[in-house]
Amino acid sequence: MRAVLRVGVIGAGLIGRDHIRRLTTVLAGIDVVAVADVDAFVAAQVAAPLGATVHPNGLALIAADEVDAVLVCSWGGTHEEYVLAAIAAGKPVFCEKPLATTREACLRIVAAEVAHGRRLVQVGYMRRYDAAYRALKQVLDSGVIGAPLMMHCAHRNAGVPAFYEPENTITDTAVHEIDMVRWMFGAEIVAVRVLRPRVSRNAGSLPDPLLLVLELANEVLVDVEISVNVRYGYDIRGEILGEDGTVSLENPGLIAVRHAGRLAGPVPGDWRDRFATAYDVELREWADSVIGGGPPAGPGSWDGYAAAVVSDAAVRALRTGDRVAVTVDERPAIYS
Ligand SMILES: NC(=O)C1=CN([C@@H]2O[C@H](COP(=O)(O)OP(=O)(O)OC[C@H]3O[C@@H](n4cnc5c(N)ncnc54)[C@H](O)[C@@H]3O)[C@@H](O)[C@H]2O)C=CC1
Ligand SMILES: O=C1[C@@H](O)[C@H](O)[C@@H](O)[C@H](O)[C@H]1O
Repeated sequence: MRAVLRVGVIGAGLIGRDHIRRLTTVLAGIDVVAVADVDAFVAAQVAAPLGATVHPNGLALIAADEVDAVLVCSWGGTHEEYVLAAIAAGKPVFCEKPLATTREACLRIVAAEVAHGRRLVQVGYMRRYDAAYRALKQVLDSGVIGAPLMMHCAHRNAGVPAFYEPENTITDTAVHEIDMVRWMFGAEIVAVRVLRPRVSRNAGSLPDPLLLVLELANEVLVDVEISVNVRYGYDIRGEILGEDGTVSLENPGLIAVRHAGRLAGPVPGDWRDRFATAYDVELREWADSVIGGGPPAGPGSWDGYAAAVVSDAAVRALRTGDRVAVTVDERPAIYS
């Protein structure tokens, strides 16, 4: 692989643009040489200051000789086609979450990668790169709080895009906790329930908030509050209860203001603020693995598939109110 990694980006929306900014201004040794978006105006606007080529569609970008590796940042329903094309072209691909929107689509990606014989895919589950989540895991793994019993999580968005349907609260939002929990506890989720409290007056047509209850194979129970219209900011919480103590994420704000008898501090506006450094580390490590010619070090197709299996079950639980059991296929050897 060349010393400068030449990346093509498909999808120049919010996260596509944010990733292009970090690839070109924060991280060294990476050029964004190609951009594609179904909105040709957006693609041209983003590509121009980079001197990047605008391709008529994502498939043309993947096929281009000048593109060493691909970033897929378009909507979830489009990921499968692009990831499969990148695998067919033998090019490393970083795909924003979710890997694909159904279990079946993820399995097709896993099958293609297994047939190719080498891991090429990384999925954008950036919480695994967040300093606070990493510190939480370090304490858990050290044994200092004893054996884990439960975890309480909250995932609150100030608001979400207009395209959100009820299932997006699971497939686009709760999917982060689904992946984080598998990584944090090193155990699969075996069943899921979704409880629906009174609907928020800010909810629009969404079932909001929701409470997910995830049962893990090691008997740890995790509850996840999903609120996608809290208005006040982006608020990510987590606390693990162990037999001998607890460990929790603290307010990530850098300052606290004490004034006139009150204590106040900033709440991040959205995921770009809260996870900025995690995305930087995630893409640095991904680019280094590609430049080094090795498999991606981060979550791969199998993790994307495992998260989608739980998402599918949670969407069913949301619709029916049932406790839905989760079964994962046998893990192919290239993911062990
Ligand atoms: N890891 C994280 O924290 C985050 C991940 N995401 C994920 O990133 C992806 C994009 O999300 P946003 O940037 O928020 O959406 P967005 O709507 O701001 O941008 C998506 C872009 O993709 C383009 N697009 C749609 N279909 C396309 C296709 N077939 N080919 C090429 N371009 C296409 C759209 O025109 C748009 O410019 C989603 O999968 C989302 O779940 C988004 C936000 C944060
Ligand atoms: O991935 C993300 C968005 O797509 C999603 O809409 C938000 O709910 C998440 O907090 C954010 O991290």
